[in-house]
Amino acid sequence: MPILGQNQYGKAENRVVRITRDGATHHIKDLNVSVALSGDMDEVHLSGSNAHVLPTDTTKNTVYAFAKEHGIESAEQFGIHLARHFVTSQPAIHRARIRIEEYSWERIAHSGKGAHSFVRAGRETRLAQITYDGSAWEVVSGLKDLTVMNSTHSEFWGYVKDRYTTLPEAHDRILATDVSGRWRFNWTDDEQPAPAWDTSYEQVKRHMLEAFAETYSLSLQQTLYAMGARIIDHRGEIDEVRFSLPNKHHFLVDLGPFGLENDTADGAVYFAADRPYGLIEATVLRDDAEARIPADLTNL
Ligand SMILES: O=c1[nH]c(=O)c2[nH]c(=O)[nH]c2[nH]1
Repeated sequence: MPILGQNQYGKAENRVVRITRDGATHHIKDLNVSVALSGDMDEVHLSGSNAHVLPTDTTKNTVYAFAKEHGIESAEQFGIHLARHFVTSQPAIHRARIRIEEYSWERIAHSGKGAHSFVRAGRETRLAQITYDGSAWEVVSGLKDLTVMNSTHSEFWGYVKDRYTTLPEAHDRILATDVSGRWRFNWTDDEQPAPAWDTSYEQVKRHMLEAFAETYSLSLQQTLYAMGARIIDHRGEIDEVRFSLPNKHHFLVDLGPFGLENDTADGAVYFAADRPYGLIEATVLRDDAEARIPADLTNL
């Protein structure tokens, strides 16, 4: 008989919005929460008995009920609360993985009739993945779609040249990317105090942006390492960082046919290509830490 391999189930992409009121000033939490549970689930696959199955519909209801009853302090804290609930309340469920995307909203009006108008902040999406097996926690936070650009202080030269190489060496180029990053906390144990999730997120983002801005770049690979190393050096709660950085190429347009010189001096005109793009990916680890974030971040 064929063997049943790894399996998990739950409700994916529960969109939950919670509004808190502070007098006339409102606050929004806007999450996309995916639940994946695993445990003693052989029978439902093999014989069709649902005796161990907490319906995915119930996992959806739990997300909404927890948002109401317990609030959403941070994505990580909310995920921890849910994961603990599924693993400790259901004997057949041994592992819970909660993935959360968080969308941010900016206030339009601070005064007047009430601060209840918002515009979706078009910057990055915040990410969190919480995994619990009844004894150890793994929390990986992250972000995606954080678009950044350096308009100079980027070069790329001295690379291998073979018979197919046509790329001209660049001593002054644009460096642009959409940052997708994940970082793993070394907090695993309920007995230890959990990190301050929101502060940690803001500080990690600050360090990665400062490293991007301040690194005089000889390659996107070098910039990536500098971003990860800055986080590891400054944030003791984090042991591992992984980035996936598309190199959003900007090519100087050849305007020679029109009698126009176009170099990187003032007024340079570029073609912003959307594809293909170089894709630079790497993990930066604390000394002795284990690499646990998957190589392909689309799998996280
Ligand atoms: O920063 C870069 N790294 C590369 O590996 C590479 N390859 C390439 O064609 N352009 C670039 N830029």
